[in-house]
Amino acid sequence: MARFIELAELFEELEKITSHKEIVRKIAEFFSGLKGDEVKDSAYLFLGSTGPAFENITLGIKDRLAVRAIAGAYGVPEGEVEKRYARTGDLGDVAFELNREKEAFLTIEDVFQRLQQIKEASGKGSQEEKTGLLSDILQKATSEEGKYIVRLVLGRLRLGFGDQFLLEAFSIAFTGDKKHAGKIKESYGVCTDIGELAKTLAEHGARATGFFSIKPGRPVKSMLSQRVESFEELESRIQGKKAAEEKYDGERVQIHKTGDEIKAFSRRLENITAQYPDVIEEVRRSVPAEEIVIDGEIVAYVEFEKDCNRIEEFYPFQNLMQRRRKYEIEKYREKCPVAVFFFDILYLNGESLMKKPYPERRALLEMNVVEQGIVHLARRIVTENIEEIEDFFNETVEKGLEGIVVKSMSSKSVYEAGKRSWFWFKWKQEYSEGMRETFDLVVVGSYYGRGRRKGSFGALLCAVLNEEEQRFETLTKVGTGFTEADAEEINRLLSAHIVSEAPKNVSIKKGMLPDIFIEPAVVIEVLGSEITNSPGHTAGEGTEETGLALRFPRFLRIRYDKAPYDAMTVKEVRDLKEGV
Ligand SMILES: Nc1ncnc2c1ncn2[C@@H]1O[C@H](COP(=O)(O)OP(=O)(O)OP(=O)(O)O)[C@@H](O)[C@H]1O
Repeated sequence: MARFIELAELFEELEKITSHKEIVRKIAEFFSGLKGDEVKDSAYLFLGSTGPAFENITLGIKDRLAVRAIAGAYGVPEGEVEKRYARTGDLGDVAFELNREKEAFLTIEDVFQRLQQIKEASGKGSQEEKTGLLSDILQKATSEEGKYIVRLVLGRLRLGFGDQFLLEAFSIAFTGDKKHAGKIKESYGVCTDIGELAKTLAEHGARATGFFSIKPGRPVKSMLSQRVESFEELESRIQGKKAAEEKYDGERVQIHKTGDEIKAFSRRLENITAQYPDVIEEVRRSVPAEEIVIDGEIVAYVEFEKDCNRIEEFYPFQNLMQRRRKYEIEKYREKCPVAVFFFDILYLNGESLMKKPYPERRALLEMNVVEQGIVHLARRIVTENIEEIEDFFNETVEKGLEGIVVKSMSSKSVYEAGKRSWFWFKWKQEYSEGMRETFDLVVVGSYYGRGRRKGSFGALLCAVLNEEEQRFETLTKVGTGFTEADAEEINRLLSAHIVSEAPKNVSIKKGMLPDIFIEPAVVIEVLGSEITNSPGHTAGEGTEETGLALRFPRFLRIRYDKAPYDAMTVKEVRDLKEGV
């Protein structure tokens, strides 16, 4: 049985290492020594979690309870813990300081099970129970162990790397060769439970990459689209017959139905069932299949009759974000009515449909979804004629939609989970009008505001993802376009991610250092006009190339639906600059 101290010491070591290769090698070495459930549990722990993203993984311990637990464990007043917390800014470090020397004996299983117990304590008296459970394990833990137990409990492990490093390490640990990393990453698109993925790979080696299949209750990563610059390009990308579908600007949703149970998952794989009771009720009426997984978009939408005409109105994405709440769901259900437009089917009664071509999937979708109430199918035309697609696009934009998604009808057009696929192309109004580009960027720092903006941020330092290095590199400073409400919401979101120095996976030039460092967590959409070379930023910087910078950026909206690793990549910025 592996001891937890080995994991804690490795975490400590990894915090100091910056080399991608070295981090992966160390993780691989660790996983090769694990057996049975330890593999699964450690995979979650490395991502600072106790289970897959699509399950409820919050432990329900905030700072206040952790302070109480630490004080109880080490027999000091809560005021003392708070004083030290104010100085170090990290309750894990406080636990480390207050602990006394002891022998390490906890196993990974001991700690994992205790975290589960903390998570599961619910109802009356659960706060005391959670505090007691944490306090008790801290008493048994060594200083290093205590530090990481506290960080794990608070969801602040912050090792400075994401799941991609772990997948690369699995390739070395479980198949003996890094060459299977690509296949493992593909498998992760289908089996999004990292623990289950790790365990299966540990048991079966490289062969396991052929084992994974979609199953109801476990969301797959969404298939994404490429963009085209012109209708001519569209013609060359998809020859012959193609389908043009309306592109709805809302929240991506994957609905999983097994018997009476219906769950909705977001593009980030979070369970969003509770936010959309209206969608769930309508799906129950309109989708009779026993077991089914369908993919679509929820939009803020109303439909009504006027002078015997059916009028439909689509509202901007921002309206829909009012539905992102834990409380007052019924009130906002009235305030912000929605509809769902389904465009794909991935699973039906025991059979995965992901390898079937799109025309077959669409036919099955039509057979299994009854359009009624707020349940719709994505409207589309199927044609070989590019002028017809142009007309369809114009009608779509006229209706207030942002554009179309053109889909291949070829026999190879499978559902590619987690990929920006060459079977789907988006064409938006803003491209056709030569409007400026939009960029989804990760906030990595903020600068103090002055004058009217005093007390808030003056500008945000934003970065793109360097995919090879899995590192965030700065591209621009965004200081305009924020309403007061935007600024307030951004301050609220960022406050949970303030760190004392630049995280290891963020690269910032000395002259660009922000007043406050933010760990990569919040993605914003920014309108920008020109990409230039700039020695001030690190995006795409190499030994021979200067960094890239985005000029005249303007904030558009928060991308709640995107995780930092879904942000725009350096390559995408470079392609835009070079007009590829
Ligand atoms: N008919 C449709 N078919 C496929 N995707 C659609 C459709 N209508 C709306 N969408 C949405 O459009 C997105 C496709 O755009 P893309 O994959 O580039 O995502 P993105 O990076 O979020 O870009 P965007 O900012 O354009 O939404 C899908 O993720 C989906 O949520």
